[in-house]
Amino acid sequence: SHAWGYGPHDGPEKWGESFPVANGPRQSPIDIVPTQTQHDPSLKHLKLKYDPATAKGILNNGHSFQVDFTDDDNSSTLAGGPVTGIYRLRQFHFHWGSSDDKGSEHTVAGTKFPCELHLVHWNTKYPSFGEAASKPDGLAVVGVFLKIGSANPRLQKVLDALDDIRSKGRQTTFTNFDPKTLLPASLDFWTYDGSLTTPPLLESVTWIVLKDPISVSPAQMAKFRSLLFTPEGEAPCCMVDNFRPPQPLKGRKVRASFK
Ligand SMILES: Oc1ccc(S)c(O)c1
Ligand SMILES: [Zn+2]
Repeated sequence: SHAWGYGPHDGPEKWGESFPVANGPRQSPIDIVPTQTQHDPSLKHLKLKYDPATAKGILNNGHSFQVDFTDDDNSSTLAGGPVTGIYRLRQFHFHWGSSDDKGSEHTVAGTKFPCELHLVHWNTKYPSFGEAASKPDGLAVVGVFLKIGSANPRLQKVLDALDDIRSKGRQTTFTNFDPKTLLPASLDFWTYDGSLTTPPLLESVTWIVLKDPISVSPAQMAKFRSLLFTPEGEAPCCMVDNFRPPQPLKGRKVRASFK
């Protein structure tokens, strides 16, 4: 089995043994260096249309927790920005640290944030998420940084659900939620071609990383860290530091939608 994790024996430094694409040409995350990005005036604005009724459930998958959406029609979609066509929202999840000085996957000129949100969308030119996930233009993931500041009321519904999914494999219903409420005021973004940041590390992601963070308080970060990597009945291991470090750029260009 491809059991992987974030520890010393199964973490990012070991993933290449089971997933050789870990050393591929378009791996994620990366360090975004603003002075080395290029403004591309041909980039369209990001068009996000989310229907709260498509929110379905929330699951602890043993690596993170994710909120899943029904994706059998175009009720919740992403278009514009760097992509062609329509991409459907599948799920969102987070990556975070054991302390406020780390946790994000992308970094900005070396700066780490305590947490990073990923909203995962798949290209409707393919019949399903599974099919799309193996295609070079199959997925579009919007990344949002979370920065320590005042408590963010938009996060509260998600954080309050975590008590019901503390252990790996736990899930519960999660309905009537609009992920647009988790986005910053500005949709200015950086974009580059990359991959999933977790195994199978598929090189199918058009990354759209928002420039502006949203806020999260230290107490709210503590709630993320109350989750467990482990299932009920096993010695509990806190779900923290579930982030992959930045990977080599290998000649890729990072474009900016803003000046
Ligand atoms: O389906 C997924 C897309 C992107 C990322 S970073 C995942 O962890 C899963
Ligand atoms: Zn992710």
